[in-house]
Amino acid sequence: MNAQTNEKDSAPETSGEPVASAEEIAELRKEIDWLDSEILRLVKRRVEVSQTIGAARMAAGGTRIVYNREMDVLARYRELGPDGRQLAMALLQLGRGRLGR
Ligand SMILES: O=C(O)C(=O)C[C@]1(C(=O)O)C=C[C@@H](O)C=C1
Repeated sequence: MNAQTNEKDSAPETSGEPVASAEEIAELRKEIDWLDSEILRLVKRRVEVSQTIGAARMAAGGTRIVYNREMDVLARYRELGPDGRQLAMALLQLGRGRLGR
């Protein structure tokens, strides 16, 4: 940006004009509510699947964690940056429980 930049040149979200109407925002919020319920449903299913695998492995005398698989999960969320890492860690933790407990 230089000294000649004026209001008209600014990005829409900084021009003072709303980029979405109140109706659009209401619709978008409905979509967020739906997305959150889907994410929650999928996370719950992921926990179930992860616990089933973990229980079978431990019943067979295996380890509680599988390092390579956890690295694959972390890699999958890497595109989201540090927050993606936290999200992946939370998902892993939900499935196999907190380590060291
Ligand atoms: O893939 C497995 O073997 C699992 O037990 C699932 C899972 C996961 O939640 O992704 C959980 C614990 C392991 O350390 C690795 C991965």
